[in-house]
Amino acid sequence: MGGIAGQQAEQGEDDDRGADEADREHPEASHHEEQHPREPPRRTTTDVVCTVRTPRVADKLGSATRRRRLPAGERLPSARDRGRADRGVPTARPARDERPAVLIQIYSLTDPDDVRRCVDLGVDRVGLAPAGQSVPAEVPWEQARELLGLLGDGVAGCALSVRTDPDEVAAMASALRPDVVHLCPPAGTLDPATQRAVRERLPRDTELMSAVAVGDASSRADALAAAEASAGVSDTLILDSVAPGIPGVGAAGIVHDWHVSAEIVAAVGDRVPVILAGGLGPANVAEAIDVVRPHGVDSYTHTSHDERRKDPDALAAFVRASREATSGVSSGG
Ligand SMILES: O=C(O)c1ccccc1N[C@@H]1O[C@H](COP(=O)(O)O)[C@@H](O)[C@H]1O
Repeated sequence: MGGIAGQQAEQGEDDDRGADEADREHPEASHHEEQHPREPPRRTTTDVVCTVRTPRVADKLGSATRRRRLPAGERLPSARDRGRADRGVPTARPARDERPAVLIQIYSLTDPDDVRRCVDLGVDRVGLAPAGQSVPAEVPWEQARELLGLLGDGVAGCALSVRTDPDEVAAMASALRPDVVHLCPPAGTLDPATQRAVRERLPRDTELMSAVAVGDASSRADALAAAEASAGVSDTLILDSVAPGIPGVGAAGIVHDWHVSAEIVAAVGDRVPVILAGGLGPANVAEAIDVVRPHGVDSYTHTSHDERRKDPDALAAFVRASREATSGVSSGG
């Protein structure tokens, strides 16, 4: 059983890994979208790692992405090098304090106080589950709109959908206007054509994030193929676990084989930001970042008190541990 109900044991490409910093800080000046409406932005600088396509999302992620700036002349570890390291091939492994900060995404918000807490903690993205999908922490659409309305400029709001009908997803997006639409239908049902059809129906400034189901080594090839297929279509990938009883990819409360996720990051991470999810909490997020080197981390079950409310201590500890994993600072206990 997945999610809270089934609380399982707690467990650029060198320089060009990001969008142009100037474009993010001055999105109105960006011409990438005009030239190539649905193609990745050209990447020209050494000091960012976040691929953000849209001005609205770029604005909301501004604080997070700015934290990723590296000193002039310093280079990010390439996705290829990360892959080599994870396969045991010797490579210069950056110290924690030389790594870019990870983006922090928290699910599944149902309560205004929890949303405010996330904002106060400096979480980069918060997510919720709009009603009508039979997932654990659903909120009526009106309430979802209100919760998203509490977010400040630096925090992006995500709304998930376990559906594959583009019209249905578009109707939700049009009603709630999240910054990010998170597609996480059952494993094996999200093909590139569906992602493309959804994208075409979304407002231009809405990011499309697609889930990739990751399990153990036996499904490694499927996971890699799914990630490759989605990398060319979606703006962001989220690598997530699957559990029985959840009608989609995610909310499983369990980790998957992080080495498979590390391979995916090494394979596509220079083309699309990859967020790691699945059973992450304060106790394991640092190790997950060490192994996988994701662009971002995501947590639901292990930062929650129950299905619908966050655990303030676990939430704060998750944020702290995620930051420390890339800052070289230890909490000392
Ligand atoms: O949050 C949900 O209700 C949900 C429902 C269906 C699919 C995905 C869902 N959430 C996503 O799954 C991750 C990981 O959850 P966990 O930490 O393993 O419990 C969650 O953060 C959302 O991104």
